[in-house]
Amino acid sequence: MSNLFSLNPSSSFPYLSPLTPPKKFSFWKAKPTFQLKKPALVTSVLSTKTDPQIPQSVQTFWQWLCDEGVVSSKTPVKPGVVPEGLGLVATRDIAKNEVVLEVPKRFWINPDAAAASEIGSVCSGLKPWIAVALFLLAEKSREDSKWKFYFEILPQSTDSTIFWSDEELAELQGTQLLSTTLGVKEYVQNEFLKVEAEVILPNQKLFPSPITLDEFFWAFGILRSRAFSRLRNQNLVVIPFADLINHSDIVTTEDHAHEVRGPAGLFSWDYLFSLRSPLHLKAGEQVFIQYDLNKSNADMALDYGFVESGSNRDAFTLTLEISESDQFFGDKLDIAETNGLGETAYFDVKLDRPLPPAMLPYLRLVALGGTDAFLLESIFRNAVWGHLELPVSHANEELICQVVQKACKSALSGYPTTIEQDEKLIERGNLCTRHEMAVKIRAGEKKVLQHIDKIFAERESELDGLEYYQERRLKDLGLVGEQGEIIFWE
Ligand SMILES: C[S@@+](CC[C@H](N)C(=O)[O-])C[C@H]1O[C@@H](n2cnc3c(N)ncnc32)[C@H](O)[C@@H]1O
Repeated sequence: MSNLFSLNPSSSFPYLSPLTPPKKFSFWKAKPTFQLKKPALVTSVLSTKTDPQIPQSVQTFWQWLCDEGVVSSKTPVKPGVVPEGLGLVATRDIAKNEVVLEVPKRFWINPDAAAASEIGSVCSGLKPWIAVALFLLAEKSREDSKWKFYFEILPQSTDSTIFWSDEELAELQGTQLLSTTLGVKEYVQNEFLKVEAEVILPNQKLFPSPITLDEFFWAFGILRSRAFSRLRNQNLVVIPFADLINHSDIVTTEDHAHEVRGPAGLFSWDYLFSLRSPLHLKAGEQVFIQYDLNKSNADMALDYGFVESGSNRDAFTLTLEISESDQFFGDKLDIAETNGLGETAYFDVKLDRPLPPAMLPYLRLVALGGTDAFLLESIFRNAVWGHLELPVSHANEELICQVVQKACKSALSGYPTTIEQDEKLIERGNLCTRHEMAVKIRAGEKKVLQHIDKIFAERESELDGLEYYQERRLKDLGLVGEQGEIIFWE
C-alpha cells in the first residue's frame, strides 16, 4: 500500500513550468537584516554622480534614464550600492504609498516588445518566456539597442541554485530543492536545444552571433529574478529601473506595482509601470517591496538566489498519487477530479501551519478500500468528498497515519546531516552565501518533515477517540445518541 503515497523529492509541476504566472502580481522576496546596514547607503545614494561606490555603468544608466525623461529632479529615488547588490534608495523622505518611479511602456521588455522587434516573426509560436529570453539576448548583442545601458548594469548571474556548481549543489543532497533545480536545468536545456534547432540556427540573419546554452541560462535567470508578473495585462515583463528594487520581509503586502495611463514624454501619453513605496522612508533609506508572500525558501533560492532566515518560508511539498494499479483507480480519479485534484496531487506543507485543507480527504480517498469501498459507489458521488473530510474508518485513518509517518521517516533518512548539525553550522556563521542557503534549506525541509510526522503520530494516538463514518451515519439516522449510546426502539 505504501507505494500509493510518495513523498517524492522530485517535487511539483509549478517548478517544471517555470514561467507560468502566479496568482497575483508579484516580483520576488527576502528578510529584515538589511535595515541594519542602511546608514552606509546615505552618501552613496545622495551623490550618485560623484560617489566612487556607484559603478560607472550605473551612472551612465541613470543619465540615460534622465535623457529619456523617465526620471527627473522630482524622482524621489536613485540607484545605490546596497547589501543586496544594486538597489533603490530614497533621495528625500517618502510617504507610505507614494509613487517612487514610473516607467513608460516603450521601455518594457515583454512578449509584445519581442513580437514588435526584428525577431518578432519567429517569436509568434514560442512560449512567452522563450520569446522574451531570445529578445533579451538579441538586443544585448546589438550595439544600437535601446536598452544598451540597461544591459550594462545587469548581473552576470545570481545565486539562484541553477547557477551553482556540482560541489555547491552537493550541499543540497536529499532536498527537494536539489531535484527541483536539476529538473529546471534539464527543462531549460531541452527548451534551448529545441529553440536552437528550430529557430536560432535556421535564422542566422536574425541571430548573427550564435546563442550559447550559458547565455540562454543567463536570460532565464534574469527573467526568473527580475520579471514582474501578475500585473493587470502583463504576466511577464521586465521593467528596467523598477527591477532595481530589492525585497524585504518587513514588507507584508504585495500590492505595490500598477499599470496606469499617464504622461510618458513631453506631449505623449502611454501606459506607465508605477511603483509605490509600501513603507514610509527617510532620505537615504532603501526602498523595498515584498516579492511574493507565498513562495517557500526553496522557491526563493531557485528564483532569486537568497532565502529568509525565519521559519515561515520553510516548506515541503508532499506528492500523493492514486496508483494506476489500484482496483478502484477509475472511481478514485473521478472523485479527485470532481474536487479539483488529479491522479497526482501536490500539497505544500509549511512549518507550524495546519495541513492544506484538501490533503486529508485526498489521503483518505487514496487509502480507501476494503469495507469502506462502498463510498466509491456512484450513488455517493456527490456526497463522498464531504465524507472524506472527516475520518472514514479506524482502518482507513490508521493506514494514512502509518503511511505518512513511514514516508516522512524515509525522506528524513535521505539527508546526510541532522537539523542540529545544520544549526551548529549556521551558528558558527562563517559560511559563504550559497553554503548558508543550502544549510538553511535542508534544515527547513527536515523541520517540516518532522512537523508532518508529528501531526500524524498524534493523530494515530487519538484514533480510538475519533468518530467515523458509520457512527455519524447512525447518529444521522437517530440510532446513536450524542454520547455514543445505542438507542433501541421502544
Ligand atoms: C530584481 S533584482 C533587484 C536588483 C538587484 N539587487 C541588482 O543588483 O540588480 C533581484 C535580485 O536582487 C537580489 N536581492 C533582492 N532582494 C534581496 C534580499 N532581500 N536579499 C538578498 N538578495 C536580494 C537577488 O540577487 C535577486 O535575484
